[in-house]
Amino acid sequence: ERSTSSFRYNSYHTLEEIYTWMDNFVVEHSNLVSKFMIGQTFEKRPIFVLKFSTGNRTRPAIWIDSGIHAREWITQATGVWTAMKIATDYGEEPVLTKILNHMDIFLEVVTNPDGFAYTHSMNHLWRKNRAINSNSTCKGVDPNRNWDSGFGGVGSSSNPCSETYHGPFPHSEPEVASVANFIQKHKHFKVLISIHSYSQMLLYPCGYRKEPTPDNEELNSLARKAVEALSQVHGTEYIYGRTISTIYMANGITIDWAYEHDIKCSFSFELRDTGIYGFLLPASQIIPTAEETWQAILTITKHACDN
Ligand SMILES: O=C(O)[C@H](Cc1ccccc1)CC(O)(O)C[N+](=O)[O-]
Ligand SMILES: [Zn+2]
Repeated sequence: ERSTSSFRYNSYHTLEEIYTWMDNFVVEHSNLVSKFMIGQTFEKRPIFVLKFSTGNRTRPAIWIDSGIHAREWITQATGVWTAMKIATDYGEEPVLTKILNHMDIFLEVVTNPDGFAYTHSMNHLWRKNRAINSNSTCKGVDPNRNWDSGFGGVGSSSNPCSETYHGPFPHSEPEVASVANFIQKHKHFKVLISIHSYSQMLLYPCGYRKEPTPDNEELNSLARKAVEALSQVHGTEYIYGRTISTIYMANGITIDWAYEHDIKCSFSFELRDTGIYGFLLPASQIIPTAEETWQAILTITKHACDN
């Protein structure tokens, strides 16, 4: 493939197809987008991040990751469409243009490459990474339980065979450590959005403590505005709130770590649907899901840019 023009955004793709698309996409939008490697996975695959920037020095930044859980295919597909949308709309759409004139956007489309490759080759419903766990025949650590935030309590498992195995210690997994190190080195992230599926929810801290954060009012009203903007597009209904009281108790999760590292606007999406198809969401819903999600993302990033 030499160009993104033949890439079907309304289809699911393999890791190789997405990585090829990424290279063509960067070439076609080289004035706005660059690609760099933030690390390697357990199986030594490269971990890539797309950077959208109109400036030439460090600016306040927005982080978006999709595909931390391998089987949540609608999220990597939404990440690809979102990248194309940003490149298409910059200079045309006023809200995005203002954001990109003041902030950088970092987008990690495939956050768990080993697991994603495994969902295509062996088991569509694989969730974790593909780490070999010592003294167990079970593989994989849950990258959304491995972060250094409330690590290892109720809301994750110490059993390597569990879907929510937290790993031997915080940031033990390269897929997590690469992102954590990058964000800590950059120091200027204002927004973090970590995209999951499914349930149609917009979640914000905390997952491992029942006490609301000091920013609860602001995050709650921003979440309300974001899900309202989302539902305007295709009528999709989301619920929203603190992770612990909206979905369940979870520790070692991305958005709690981000919030505790001064990224106030940290949210997790649970995309479509509510269980009819679940992780096997038909490809016909990729673009509608991405379009509505984008309106919520714009709402969140606009708020951060204006405050
Ligand atoms: O358990 C998870 O990590 C997510 C729920 C979630 C998502 C973000 C932050 C805390 C919890 C649920 C899911 O997206 O992984 C779907 N699932 O349970 O497979
Ligand atoms: Zn998930």
